[in-house]
Formats: sequence, structure tokens, C-alpha cells
Amino acid sequence: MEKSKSLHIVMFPWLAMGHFIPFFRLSKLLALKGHKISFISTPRNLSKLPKIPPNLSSQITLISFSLPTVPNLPSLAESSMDITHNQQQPLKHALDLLQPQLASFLQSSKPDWIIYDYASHWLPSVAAQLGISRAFFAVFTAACLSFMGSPSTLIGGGDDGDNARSTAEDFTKIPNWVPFESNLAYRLHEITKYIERTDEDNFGPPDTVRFGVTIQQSDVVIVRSSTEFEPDWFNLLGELYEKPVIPRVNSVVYVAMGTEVHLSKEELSELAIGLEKSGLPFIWVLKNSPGTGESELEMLPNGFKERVKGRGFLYLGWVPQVKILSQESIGGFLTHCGWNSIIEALGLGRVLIMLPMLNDQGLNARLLNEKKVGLEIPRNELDGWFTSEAVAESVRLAVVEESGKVLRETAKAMEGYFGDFGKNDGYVDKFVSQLVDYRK
Ligand SMILES: O=c1ccn([C@@H]2O[C@H](COP(=O)(O)OP(=O)(O)O[C@H]3O[C@H](CO)[C@@H](O)[C@H](O)[C@H]3O)[C@@H](O)[C@H]2O)c(=O)[nH]1
Repeated sequence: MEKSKSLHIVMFPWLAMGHFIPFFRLSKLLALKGHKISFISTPRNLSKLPKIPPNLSSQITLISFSLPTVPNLPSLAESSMDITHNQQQPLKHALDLLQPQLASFLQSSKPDWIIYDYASHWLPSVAAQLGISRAFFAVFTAACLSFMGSPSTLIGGGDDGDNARSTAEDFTKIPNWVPFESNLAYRLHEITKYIERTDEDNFGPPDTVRFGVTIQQSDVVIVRSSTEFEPDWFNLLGELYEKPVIPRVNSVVYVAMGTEVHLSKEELSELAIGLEKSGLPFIWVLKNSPGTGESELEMLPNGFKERVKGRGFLYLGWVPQVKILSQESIGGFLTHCGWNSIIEALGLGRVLIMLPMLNDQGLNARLLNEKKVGLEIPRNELDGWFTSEAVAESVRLAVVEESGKVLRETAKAMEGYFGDFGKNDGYVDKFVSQLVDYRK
């Protein structure tokens, strides 16, 4: 198995403890997966971070930039903790002046990704010009982000006049883009404090614009919350942002049936409705059907794509499967049980939801079922028929329900067998030496 490429990822949180901590935790999780992290902040902020665990010290580099001095900001202040509520804007002024240092760091180090916060709204375009992939890591709930609205609402002006908010009262109303019952709105006293700006606060754009531009110019938005906890809000957020919104818990189901299996229209439909009923986010790889010339995407039930918008991502054609499976947010793999796919998934400790169709796949499924690294979707033994309920229940059990915990843990333990590249290297060495001996 090819090891997924080790990435160089730059992290740049907003200057606040409530932001460094989740950014640092995410850095550790990514470093544990073998990726290199450059964590950028200012000297006093970096000194407040927890110690980097010894096993990750070679993976995470702390990069210190001095915070430029600006009017109205106390000299030693480097984070929101060090200042009053009214000094937030000067702190953002200082942050904005870090732009040239960030730009030259990115230019010289050429990372694969940069993960940033809402305040550095100038950073996505700097990264884009350098060809660096961009993720906004939002340390807020999907409900709060949905309440704030789409990037164009946040940026305001132009084409979004109807949704523009100008007075504090506007924030006490449930937004008209929320399509379901909700009581999510501010109380007047809460918002008055938030939108209050003092005279010296007029440097740089307001937070709404910082958020809007950051979201608009990112490739993906990572949300530090869970889709099981707030499924409706995650759905809405995907629609508002029109880009992948990745929850930070492992609940995304990756669905792929290899290169040879072609499902019938009826099977595709049952699978689609099952994924919809599961309520979980999913990434589904679809193929062209050589027989009919129709693609699987065209064969999906009417209205399905619209109903799962923002939660279900459908790809037609070839995708980098190992790269997708290695994403932190993947919670399970709905698979046809092709042996390559199984090795890849278990090498990354992903629990399996099995739907075998051809060749060795049925036997693979029996073996894997016995090993308790996943479960088979219940079928009619004679004709193989499965229902959307069976799909939804199996997916939920494997990925999120308490009763599936043992399957998830057993699958995770398989990383030791299939994901140990050192061991794999050892096998290859042994194999090569056997080849040499045999030739003698
Ligand atoms: O969009 C795609 C689709 C596939 N893959 C890769 O292609 C390979 C597919 O292999 P596998 O999962 O084994 O699926 P199939 O090619 O469908 O499987 C055939 O080959 C297997 C190995 O012999 C058998 O177990 C199966 O029964 C047989 O159908 C894997 O490495 C995937 O990661 C991608 O990277 N991107």
C-alpha cells in the first residue's frame, strides 16, 4: 500500500487562547498522522501553549513572529486575554500588520495547506497566489456560523441587500435563511455589547467582513463541532457556504465500490436513500456505467442531490481514495470489499460497512465480519436485495452508535497490521532476500 503523502501544514490561529488551544489540538492530531506542522504565533502566545509531546517534537515547529506595535494596544498585549473588550480592534490592527511576514514565510516554505482563523481575512488570497490549499478552521458551532449567514451576507453591500443587517435589532430576529423551526437569535443586550465600536476602532474591516472574506476564499471550512449534535445546522451551513464543510468529529462516511462493481438503478436508489436516512455526512464516489453509457450520478433518485446538499458530496470519476480515507473526519467506509480498498481502510483504522457484490468480495466480507472490524449490510440471501433502512441502520451502528463502539475499536487496532510501514518494509526486505536466495 502506498503511504499517503506527508503534508506540510501551516497553522495560524487568531490571537486568543480559545483559538490557540483547538488549533494546537488539531496540530497534534495531524502530526500524529505523520504530517509536518508549522504553528505560527507571537512569542508570548507560543510560550503559553502546552508542551509538545516528545513523540511529536520533530513534527511540530513553533514559529514566532513579533507582534507589530500599534496605537491603543498595551505594549505587552498579544492576545485577547491581555486586553479589554474595546481593544479588540487594535489587536486586529496589529495582526493585519503581520501580513508581509506571513507572505514571505509561505513563499519560502511552500506548504501544502494553510489552516487559519477568521481574523486574518487577507491570508487566503496570499496563499491562493502561491498555490497553497486553504482551510478555515472555525471554532464555533455550525448553528452560530449559520446564524451569521453566507459569505455575501457577511461581506454585505452589493447583491445581498435583503439580508443585510444594520441595527442591533436585526440580530435579535431568526434569519430568513433558516428553513426549520428554531429560536436561535441574540437578546438585545448581548448584541449591543458585541457590535459596540469605539472611536479608535476604525482600523480595518469589521469582524463580519473578516469572516465573510475568509469563508469565501477558502477551499474548505472545518467546523469544531459534530453533525450528530447539530445535523440541521450542518446541512444549512453547507448550503450557505457552497463548499465542503467538514465537522471535526469522525462521522463522515466514505462510500466507494471500487473499479468493477456496477450497481443497478434500483440498488443505487436504495443506497442513496439509505445514506440520506442515516443523517450522517458522506462522500460518495460514483462511476460511469460502461454498459448503458449513463453515469451513476444520472441514475440517482429524483431530488436526492438537492436533499443532501451540504451534507452529501458526490464525485463522478476517479478520486484519491487513500487521501480521502486518511482524512481525520472519515468515520467509516461503505465498501464493496475489494481487497485493495480493505487494506487501505484498515491501514487507517476505518470501520467497514460492507456491501459485497462480485468475485472474492463475499468471502472477504465474511472474514471481516468474523474479525469484527465492521458489519455487513443485511441482505436477502437469495437475490441480494437490501433496503434503505438496512443501509441507514448499518451505517449509523458502525459509525456513531454506542453498540458499534467495539467494531470501531477493533478496526482501529488493525492499523497495527496494515498501517505499519516499518513492518511492511521489513516484509519487503525479507521478500527480496528470498528472491535472491531462490535465484542462487
Ligand atoms: O476513484 C477511485 C477508485 C478506486 N481507487 C483505488 O483503486 C483500487 C481499487 O481496488 P479494490 O478495492 O480492490 O477494488 P476493485 O478494483 O473493484 O477490486 C477488484 O480487485 C480486487 C483485488 O483483487 C478484488 O478483491 C475485487 O473483488 C475485484 O473486483 C484501490 O486501491 C482504490 O484506492 C481510487 O484510488 N480512486
